Amino acid sequence: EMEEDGTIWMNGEYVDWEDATVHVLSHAMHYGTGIFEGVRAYDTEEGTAIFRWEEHLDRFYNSAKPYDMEIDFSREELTEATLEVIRRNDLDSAYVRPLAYYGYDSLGVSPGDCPTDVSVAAWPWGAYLGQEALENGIKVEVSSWRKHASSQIPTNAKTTGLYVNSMLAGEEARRHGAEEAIVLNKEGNVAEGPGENIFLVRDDELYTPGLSESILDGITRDTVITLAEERGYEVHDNVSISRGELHTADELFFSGSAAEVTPIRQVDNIEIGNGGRGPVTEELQTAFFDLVNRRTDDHEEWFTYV
Ligand SMILES: Cc1[nH+]cc(COP(=O)(O)O)c(CN[C@@H](CCC(=O)O)C(=O)O)c1O
Repeated sequence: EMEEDGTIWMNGEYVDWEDATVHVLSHAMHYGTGIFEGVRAYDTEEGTAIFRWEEHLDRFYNSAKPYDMEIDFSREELTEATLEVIRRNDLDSAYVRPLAYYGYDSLGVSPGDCPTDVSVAAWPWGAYLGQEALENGIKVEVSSWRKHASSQIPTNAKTTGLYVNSMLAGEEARRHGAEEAIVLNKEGNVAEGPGENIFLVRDDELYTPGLSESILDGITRDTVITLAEERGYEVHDNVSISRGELHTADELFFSGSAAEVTPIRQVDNIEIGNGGRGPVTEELQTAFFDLVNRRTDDHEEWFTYV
């Protein structure tokens, strides 16, 4: 349920929640031509801090490139806007949603003279798949819908239109009693979740699909790889994972800004490993939450304090 109040930044102005509206004939409303970020700010022991803001901002500008979107705001302007939105909404922790999209001018597939409108909103968002999911893991199902191929659309750009595929896959899984989907790519190998990257643990080594598997270049994926390697784990981060390897894995988990580190306990009604949160998953999940809550002083460069 969204909070119906607060302040949103739109194209350089701070507007009230109910005034943050767009024209129904905006290009992105018809053609999915938006790009966005999903970022968390944590209520750390050192105060509220946005996690890996610089990397999210890098990806935000990069996601606009394939669509010739001109984001007319600098890094400094978007950073100040984001910090200010968090402050004005009195948020100790927050989920932050920057968005850029082709707005209102003319309709037709070509954006023509449609402006690139930019907004930043923030709101409280707890555990993406529920607190219980973080502790006990979730049931997932491999979707009958395949992920877009990176040859069809730049899957490394966080494009709003891509999430129709994510919705189809996730809703199919939930209709079948699972909590989330795993999506295979065109080749039939494991890509990721609808809104998460995926990791497999086998014999105490970690595996995660490479960027050529039509996945989003996840920032939490990168964080988990770093944390795992710092703890001496071998991480294979450019592999193809077949569907069968999911069922025989010792452990599986999702990573994402919203999902954080969510264990997977069942795939296609087949129990994974110990049937709950695996030991390596728990170790990395604990390391992740210690890091983002600043219970360690590692990676201070990953924190932008509000
Ligand atoms: C397809 C996809 N793959 C991987 C990830 C993980 O990327 P990263 O956040 O950089 O670790 C996300 C983030 N999904 C965002 C949107 C979720 C939503 O429901 O909307 C998020 O986690 O904020 C994806 O959407």
